[in-house]
Amino acid sequence: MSSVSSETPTIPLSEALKQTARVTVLGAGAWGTALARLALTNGNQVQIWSRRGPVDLATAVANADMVVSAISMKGVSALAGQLKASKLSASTILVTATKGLDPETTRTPSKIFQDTFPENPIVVLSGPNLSKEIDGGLPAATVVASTDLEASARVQQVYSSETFRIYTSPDPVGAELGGTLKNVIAIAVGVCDGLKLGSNAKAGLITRAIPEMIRVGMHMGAQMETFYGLSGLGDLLATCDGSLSRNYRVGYGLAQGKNLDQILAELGSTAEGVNTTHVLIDIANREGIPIPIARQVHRLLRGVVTPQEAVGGLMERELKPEACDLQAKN
Ligand SMILES: NC(=O)C1=CN([C@@H]2O[C@H](COP(=O)(O)OP(=O)(O)OC[C@H]3O[C@@H](n4cnc5c(N)ncnc54)[C@H](O)[C@@H]3O)[C@@H](O)[C@H]2O)C=CC1
Ligand SMILES: O=C(CO)COP(=O)(O)O
Repeated sequence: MSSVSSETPTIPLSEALKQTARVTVLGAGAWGTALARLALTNGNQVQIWSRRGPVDLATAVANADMVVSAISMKGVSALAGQLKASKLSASTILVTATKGLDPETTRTPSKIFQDTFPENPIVVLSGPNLSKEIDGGLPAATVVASTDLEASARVQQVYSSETFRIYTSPDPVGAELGGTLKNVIAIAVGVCDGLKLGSNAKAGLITRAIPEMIRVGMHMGAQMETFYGLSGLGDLLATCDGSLSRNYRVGYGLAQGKNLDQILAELGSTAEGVNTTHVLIDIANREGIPIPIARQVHRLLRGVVTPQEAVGGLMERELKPEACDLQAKN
């Protein structure tokens, strides 16, 4: 387990507030707009690019010290290709804030950026960050994770403020997967609340989700302890808390008997957990990873079971000890 030592660099917030950068945010949706506003409030020079906006991508990123990608998963792979064509400087830090998995390749966004830009520092930003609360100026904490410690420290300094507290981590895969996998669990918890199954059931579901997330994470190269931090447990708690989460609302709607297309149309914005569930099942089938909660969410999303049958499917499995092998195979 990596721990904070006396060697870990720290910096007073007042010093961090003096550090500014030229930041380009890609994506003008809920999260991109919130991240652009946070950077602007800190005195950075900020540009926001959107695929339907007036500025072309190459111009938007030309002089950026930092490019922050906050678009939906479905656009990440194509965007990385477009960025490559825009001849990004090798010193530009690429920050990814998307929480999803690529349906074609099962890669995470940071892996896509790393494969496309092997020379650039890649940083994952992930944590319990419901954009509506951040837009309302409420305090929040998050994680910036990278194997390039200098780059994550730079992002920490540029984004930290009195209302946005940022921790660094050396585990980008773990930070990214925490934020991604919790969306699947948020759908399950939305179902649990929609069916009014009570606090015991909800606590049981959230707690049992943690070893499930860790099993997937460890197969994909993440560190176990990251899942007990802000980007894992922290984001799980925020997203499973209620209606500010779109993924939770998907589950809640399904429990009320609405169909998925209707729910997604009503949401009008991205609920990544739906796509993530499908990709996760592909990964689990390929690697033999037991993911019982995600499997029931998958069956429910495909209309193979009713919400009540999904609950039964979880409760009626074979009996086992609580502490089970986190690297178990099916
Ligand atoms: N809203 C939130 O509270 C948070 C969202 N996230 C994550 O951030 C990502 C974006 O979420 P939101 O901004 O909330 O969604 P949104 O639905 O509000 O916006 C999505 C954005 O992605 C852009 N986009 C979609 N496909 C694209 C493509 N092919 N090329 C370029 N741009 C494309 C859209 O134009 C839009 O600007 C998701 O992965 C989400 O899980 C992460 C933390 C908090
Ligand atoms: O990731 C989020 C909060 O950290 C946003 O959750 P939803 O995408 O479910 O709204």
